[in-house]
Amino acid sequence: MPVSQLLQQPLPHDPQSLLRLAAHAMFQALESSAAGLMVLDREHRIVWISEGYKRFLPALGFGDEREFVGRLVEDVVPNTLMAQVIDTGQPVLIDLLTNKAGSFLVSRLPLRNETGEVIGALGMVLLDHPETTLQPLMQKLSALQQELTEARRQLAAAQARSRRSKHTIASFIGSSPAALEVKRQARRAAQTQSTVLLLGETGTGKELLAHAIHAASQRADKPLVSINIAAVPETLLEAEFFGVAPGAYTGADRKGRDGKFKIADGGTLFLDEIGDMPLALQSKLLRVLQEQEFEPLGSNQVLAVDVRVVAATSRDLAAMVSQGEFRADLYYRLNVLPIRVPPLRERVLDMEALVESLQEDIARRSNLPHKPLSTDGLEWLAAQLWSGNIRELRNVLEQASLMSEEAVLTARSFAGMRASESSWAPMPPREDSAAESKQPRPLPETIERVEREAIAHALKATEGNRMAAARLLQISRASLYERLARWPDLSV
Ligand SMILES: Nc1ncnc2c1ncn2[C@@H]1O[C@H](COP(=O)(O)OP(=O)(O)OP(=O)(O)O)[C@@H](O)[C@H]1O
Repeated sequence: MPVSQLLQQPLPHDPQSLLRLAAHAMFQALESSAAGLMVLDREHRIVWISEGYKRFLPALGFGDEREFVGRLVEDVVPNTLMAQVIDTGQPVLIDLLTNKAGSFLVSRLPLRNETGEVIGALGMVLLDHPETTLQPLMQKLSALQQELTEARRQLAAAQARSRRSKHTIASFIGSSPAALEVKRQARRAAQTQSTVLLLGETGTGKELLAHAIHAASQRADKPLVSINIAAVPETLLEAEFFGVAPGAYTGADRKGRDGKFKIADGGTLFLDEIGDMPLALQSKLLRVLQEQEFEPLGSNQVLAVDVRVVAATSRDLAAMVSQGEFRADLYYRLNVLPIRVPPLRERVLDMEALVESLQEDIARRSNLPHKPLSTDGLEWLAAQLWSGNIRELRNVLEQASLMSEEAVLTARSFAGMRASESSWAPMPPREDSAAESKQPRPLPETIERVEREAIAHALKATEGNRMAAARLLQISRASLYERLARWPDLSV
């Protein structure tokens, strides 16, 4: 019945009849003003199109209604979401559909039988050429789309830049026999696909070498992804490695996210501080190394990846294996191509070249003039033990360039700046310890004193950096934190 006739009757009072009246009115209004309608069955097949819809057929590539009706909607209307509406039973009240026939403002409703089961769908083209009718809105949308495309492009470029290797093998400065041997091994490792294990004290250049090996490998144009295992809280490590499947968690991870293995696919994954890997995760890592596949958290789908792993540690992994702190099978799997990175004190011959290169870098970054080094300055530097290695050398040079008023750096410029071995010199005896030392003290008390002293030394040598101090002491971060909680005076 036409709406005009319906409205001549008094308005019904019960909600059911009111709703029916509204629905009727709405459909009639849509039918007369919509540019086209289509009805689909449960199998996504087009069963009927309105007169208005027929004029879109040529643009969709059809000359005749008979060729169009009966076809699956996804085969004949590009980008349509009609099939999804039938499959999910969820309407899409307003949407913009763009395909080869143009842009359309559309509405899609599921059709249900009396028991509520979806038996098809109704598609309405509310407006064609909305770019003219809805011009201000369309302009805004297209400006936003352009901005989004540009932002995505910039993000991808920035990610690619940050994942590109920062160093090459030539950046590893030094021509001493020890340095040349490291570079030879790094070049050889770069040519293989095997796992590489970089072993060396803190600050010896392990990270630099990991970048260099990636840059010299066939994977150079693929990502280099780094993860510092000691810096990630234990509870988050698994997700960091393997990612989280969508819907596995609520909150920020609801949409899921990729793990470092997935991001590094095709490239190299640098696992720094591998010795800090929790035992529970070690077996999972072993599986990825062996099978090159893993399951993201909360998913039972196996993802295959092609990732070369370069791992590094300053800890004695073999000793950790014998103490049951590191899995033997993982150790052997990682130890395929071990490269020992020598400490600075074993390659004093490189001191001059290193100082030269570090000073250039310091001058460039700080905009300070490059201060040459006198012979006695070089001798002073060469005589130090450098437990913080090249990182510590760099800090000392940086400090001296900033503090010294002279144009040349001499031994005097470094005076007062204690290189690490000075901090490692035995602590002066405590005032009361002379008397104490004559009397044997209970063992727990003595152990506690030695531990406190060692921790105090390590914190001093690393300028309070707890992670580095734990490494120097060859204990885990957790045991260092536990002791600092027991002796809070050491934290200051
Ligand atoms: N042979 C080298 N030539 C030039 N610079 C070097 C060399 N080795 C190390 N460096 C520089 O010293 C600093 C420390 O190096 P890097 O971070 O690679 O050491 P690391 O062994 O990974 O340390 P950690 O174990 O503490 O993480 C960096 O600034 C690095 O560029």
